[in-house]
Formats: sequence, structure tokens, C-alpha cells
Amino acid sequence: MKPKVDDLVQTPIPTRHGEFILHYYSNTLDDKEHVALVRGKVDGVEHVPVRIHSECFTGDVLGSRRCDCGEQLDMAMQMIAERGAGILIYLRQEGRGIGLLKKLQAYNLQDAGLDTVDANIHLGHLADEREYDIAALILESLQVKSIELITNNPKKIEGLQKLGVDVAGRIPIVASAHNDNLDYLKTKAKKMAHMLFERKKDND
Ligand SMILES: Nc1nc2c(ncn2[C@@H]2O[C@H](COP(=O)(O)OP(=O)(O)OP(=O)(O)O)[C@@H](O)[C@H]2O)c(=O)[nH]1
Ligand SMILES: [Zn+2]
Repeated sequence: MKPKVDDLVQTPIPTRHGEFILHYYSNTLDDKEHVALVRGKVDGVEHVPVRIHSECFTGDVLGSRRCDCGEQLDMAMQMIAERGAGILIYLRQEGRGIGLLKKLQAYNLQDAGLDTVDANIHLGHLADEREYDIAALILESLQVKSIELITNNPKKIEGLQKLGVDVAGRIPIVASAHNDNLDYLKTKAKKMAHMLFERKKDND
């Protein structure tokens, strides 16, 4: 049977970037509570700006400076607000899919000298275990025609395209680098092909 999502509740959420409609989804693939924040008209629309943000408790909630997640979350909401329409899908796949416990263990390994990729591998995981099936189903449910993905991660674009999402463009989202996250960002650029440290605005 084809996996599916159900849009169970929609409710307005006022934020410092203005009001979004929060959609709560149940799904047949996992037991997590995935949500989408929607601004403006997106159904039947092409080139909708979309951020697919993977949960990062430490970065998103606590403002941890080990990673760029918290800043990217805020930047993405601001970008969507500035464009007048768009979607932020918040996927509950903490720690690139390995969960909070393993991510915290990976942090300690990183403090002992491993980088963010090798720490995952040392714990018996892949560098990135995320899936985008639920995001693709949410976009289908919102009847979006094509998207401009807000990301620096080429694997995310490929993953969505394989699932049949029309990714018509990319909007870069580069957070600030500082002492606490510089090695982490460099590893993402070098080992995970993230398009960081480039200054061009592009559509690739
Ligand atoms: N396992 C692990 N997960 C991490 C680490 N730092 C951040 N994360 C998780 O990584 C996810 C975010 O992925 P990133 O690789 O930062 O970025 P991305 O979403 O792939 O790419 P962008 O769309 O460009 O932001 C979140 O789920 C975080 O919890 C880490 O050191 N180890
Ligand atoms: Zn993070």
C-alpha cells in the first residue's frame, strides 16, 4: 500500500515572522509528529519556497552553537515571510536520523577528535540516515506544483527528486560561521558536499 499522510489539524501560529498556518500530520511510515508551517497560497503554485528542516533539539530549542540548525530555522521562516508564501516542513528526524541519544554520544566523540561523519560511523550508523518520503507526501497533500528548496545540501535535492518532487531551483541558506561551529561546517562542506563557503546566488 502506498504510504500516506493525513492533515489532521490546521491552526494559526503567530510568530515574530508573522502568522503561519501550522498543519499537523499523521502518517503511515512512523509514529512521529511531523508538521508544516504554511504561509500564503501554495496549492497549484510553482516555484514555492520550501524549507525541509530536520529536528535538532539542541540547535532549534536550546540555541546550541555546535551546529547551524537554530539559525537556519529562523532564517528560513524569515525568507518565507519576505517572499509572502512558502512552506517550512519540520521533520522529526533528530540527529540526521540517529536520534538524540546517539547524537549526544556523537558530540562527545567529536570532542575527543572525530568529525561529525566519523562519529556517526563509530556509533554504527551512516553519516546521514534521513528519509524524505514524508516531506514528499506533505508537499503532495498541499498540492504544490514545484518547489525552490531552501538548502545547501545536494543530497536533499536528489532525495526529493527521486520521490517525484519537482525541485525547480535552490535557495542557499548559509548561517554564520564562528569558533564553535567552524570545524563542523567545514566537514559538512568537505565530506557531505554541502554548498557552504560559496558566495554565488544560484539556481543549481
Ligand atoms: N548525528 C549528528 N547529527 C547532527 C549533528 N549536528 C547536527 N545534526 C543533525 O543534523 C540535522 C540537520 O542536518 P544538517 O546536515 O545540519 O543540514 P541539512 O538539513 O542536511 O542541510 P541544509 O538543508 O543545508 O540545512 C538535524 O537533524 C540535526 O539534529 C552531528 O554532529 N551529528
Ligand atoms: Zn543542529
